[in-house]
Amino acid sequence: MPDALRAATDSLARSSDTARLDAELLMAHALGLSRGDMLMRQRDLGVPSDFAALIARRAAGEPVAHIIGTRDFWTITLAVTPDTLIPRPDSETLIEAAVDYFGAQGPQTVLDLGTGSGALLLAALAQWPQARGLGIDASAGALLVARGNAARLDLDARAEFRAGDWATGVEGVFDLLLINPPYIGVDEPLSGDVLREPASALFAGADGLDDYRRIAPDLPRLIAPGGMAAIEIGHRQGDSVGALVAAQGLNVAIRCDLAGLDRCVIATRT
Ligand SMILES: C[S@@+](CC[C@H](N)C(=O)[O-])C[C@H]1O[C@@H](n2cnc3c(N)ncnc32)[C@H](O)[C@@H]1O
Repeated sequence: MPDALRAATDSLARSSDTARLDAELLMAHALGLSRGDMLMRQRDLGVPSDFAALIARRAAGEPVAHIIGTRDFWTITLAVTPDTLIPRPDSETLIEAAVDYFGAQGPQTVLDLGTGSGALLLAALAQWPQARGLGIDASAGALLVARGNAARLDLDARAEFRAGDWATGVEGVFDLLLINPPYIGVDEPLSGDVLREPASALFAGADGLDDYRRIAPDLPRLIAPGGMAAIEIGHRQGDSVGALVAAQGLNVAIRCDLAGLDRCVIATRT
């Protein structure tokens, strides 16, 4: 089996930046094991018959998360489909920011705008057992996936998912807002897995800022006193999104991801 993993890694290296990890995840999936168990037992295990077919799908450009149907995010595992963005490690920056801000006590109420698979809301509810939350998305397909994830994670009693256009019609205030809107400019060149993801989760006008412009005016009425909003940004958007949010009379700070790139605008009330 180590030889099969090596050969699969070599064949994926031409098309994937994460060839070794891809091969390991697909091998673990074919064996019905966690990646950790597969790696520990690899010398004793045979190569499953469908492994080559899985590697061929990956080599043809299908994302690993679509092949195996799941993606790990923060402390949870989420189902994902072509209707949802595949949750990114970069987006965990928003949860880290909330953990730093609220500590163990956590928020009571959470609003996730553009919830997709439910990744951000469900990660927050898994983190803080007393919290309840609302996830909004314009995509009916994504909402189906999010509701399924909430049920599988046994978080559905505390999570509501609703179809909507950003915060239109959302009433009340929330301790924590988690917002990861589309932020890619329509002419930006893209390659790799992202080409298999829904355009409605990715693109936001010529400069990638259209959805921030729509969301920002609602922030002051949605953030509870003492609360905060964590808004994901592209790494060159800190100044422009920060200015949009500051123009609403909110305090603004920028938080970086693990690569040291601007990744999140933090908004709090003055
Ligand atoms: C970048 S994805 C984020 C998904 C998820 N929150 C995550 O971090 O993995 C953006 C999401 O916003 C949703 N969206 C796009 N336009 C929207 C709108 N006008 N109102 C609500 N959601 C919208 C998309 O369907 C997509 O699920």
